[in-house]
Amino acid sequence: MKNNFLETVNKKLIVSCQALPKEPLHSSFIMSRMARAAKEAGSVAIRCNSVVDIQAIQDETELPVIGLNKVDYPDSPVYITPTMKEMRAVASTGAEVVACDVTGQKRPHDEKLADIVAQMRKEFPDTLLMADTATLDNVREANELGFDIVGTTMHGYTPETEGMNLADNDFEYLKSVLETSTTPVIAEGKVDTPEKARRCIELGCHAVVVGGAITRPLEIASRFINAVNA
Ligand SMILES: CC(=O)N[C@H](C=O)[C@@H](O)[C@H](O)[C@H](O)COP(=O)(O)O
Repeated sequence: MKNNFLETVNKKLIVSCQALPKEPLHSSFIMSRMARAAKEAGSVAIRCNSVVDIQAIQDETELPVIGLNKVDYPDSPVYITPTMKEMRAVASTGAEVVACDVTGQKRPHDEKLADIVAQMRKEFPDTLLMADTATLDNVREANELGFDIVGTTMHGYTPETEGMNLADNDFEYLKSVLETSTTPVIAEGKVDTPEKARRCIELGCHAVVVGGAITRPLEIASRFINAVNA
C-alpha cells in the first residue's frame, strides 16, 4: 500500500530546501531551519537533497518529504538520484517520495531506469516515485515505467531544453505535460513568484514546488541587486 503523500499535497505548495556544497547555506542545520520556516508558513511537504538533510528536516518538521540525492558521476550527465545506490539510501530514510532523473540520458555504470524502478517496487513498495522530467517524451517514459508522479524539474536543464522556462507563453509546455501525463503532475523549476505558483495549480497541477525563490538567498539577493544596478 502506498503512503498518503498525494492526498496531503493536493493543490498545495511544497517548498524545496536545498543547498549544495558550493552554495553559501550548505548545512543540514540551516536547511532544517529553512524547512521549519516553510512549515510555519504553511508548506505541507518539503523537497530536499541528501540523506543528512532529509533526516535533519524530518527531525525538525515531521513533514513528509520528496527526497533526492544529487551525485555527479564521471560517466553520465544524470545527477538527481542517478543509481540504485542513491535511490535505496533516500528511500531508507523513510522519505514518502523518492525523486530521480527521467531525462532519457545515459545513467552511471549504464544502469537502466526500468531495472531501478522494478527493484524499488520490490524493496520499498510503500514509497512513491517521482520522475524529474524535461520533455514530453520523458513524461511518456515515466508513465510507461509506472512512476507515481511526474515533475517538470529538468525542463530547461538538459541540452535539448536549454534556455526554456516553464512559465514561457503562459506555461505552454506545462499545459502539454498535463495533457500527456496519465499520473499527477507536480510543477517544478523556476516558479519564482506567488502568481506563477497559483497559475500552476489553476492549470490543473496536483501541486507545485518552489525552491530558489524562497530558500536561496544568493539567488533572491541577486535579483534585487541586478534590478537596482540596471
Ligand atoms: C535542475 C535541478 O537540479 N533542480 C533541483 C532539483 O531538485 C533544485 O536545485 C531546484 O531548486 C528545484 O528543482 C526547485 O526549483 P527552483 O529552485 O527553480 O524553484
